[in-house]
Amino acid sequence: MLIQACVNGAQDAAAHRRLSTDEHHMAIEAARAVAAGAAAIHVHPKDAAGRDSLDGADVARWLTAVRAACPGIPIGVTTGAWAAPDAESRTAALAEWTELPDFASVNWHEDGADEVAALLLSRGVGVEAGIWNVEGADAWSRSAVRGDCLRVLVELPDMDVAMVRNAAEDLIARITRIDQRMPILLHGEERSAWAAFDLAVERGLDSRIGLEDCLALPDGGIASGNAALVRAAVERVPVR
Ligand SMILES: C[C@H](N)CC(=O)CC(=O)O
Repeated sequence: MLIQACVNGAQDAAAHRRLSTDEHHMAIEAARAVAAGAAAIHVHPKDAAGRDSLDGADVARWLTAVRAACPGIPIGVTTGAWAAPDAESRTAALAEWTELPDFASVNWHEDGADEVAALLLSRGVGVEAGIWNVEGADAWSRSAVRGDCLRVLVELPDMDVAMVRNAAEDLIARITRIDQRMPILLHGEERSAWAAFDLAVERGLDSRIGLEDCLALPDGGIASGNAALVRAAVERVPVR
């Protein structure tokens, strides 16, 4: 089972003392997560104002820092539309990237997802298809580049724990009907994070955890940082 650490996300850096808009600080967090058992990193590069950024210089700065701290570990970044809302500006930014991530997530319900993914693939960057909802699954099912994706991310929003299984199973069934061989990484957010992680373990899927998705450990206490979240995740995977 792949455990990916999502070390910062679009979270406000004030939300936790281990979150920062500084790439060197987050690179240390990434290295700690790897030492705790994470085998891949998902990171959101930031601009000088601390906002998620797709700008080539910001992406290069962050990738260089995280790679130096985590040698040999695949590093992925976001392409979320909140960083560059129109599809043209997003593809224009990606075309200028000089330092390339190993993979990038593409949210398939967003305008221009096909174009963003095709550009990434043409540059040798792996594509994680972010499926948040039925609309995203339907759009991905029609995509010409669907079969070239590295994996699908089934991404549950914050929701009551009791709703997690049905919501996840519905999206997983849709993805599997479209392509039964596509690897799936299931994860949640806030209240759904640990329930989604446990369901991923049960289903033999990949998953992720980190300060992007939740600040709290399974017992509800605030985690000391990304490494503590990853350690808790590793402990929930039965040794086979
Ligand atoms: C739902 C996730 N917080 C969004 C995410 O992790 C994917 C991305 O960066 O585009």
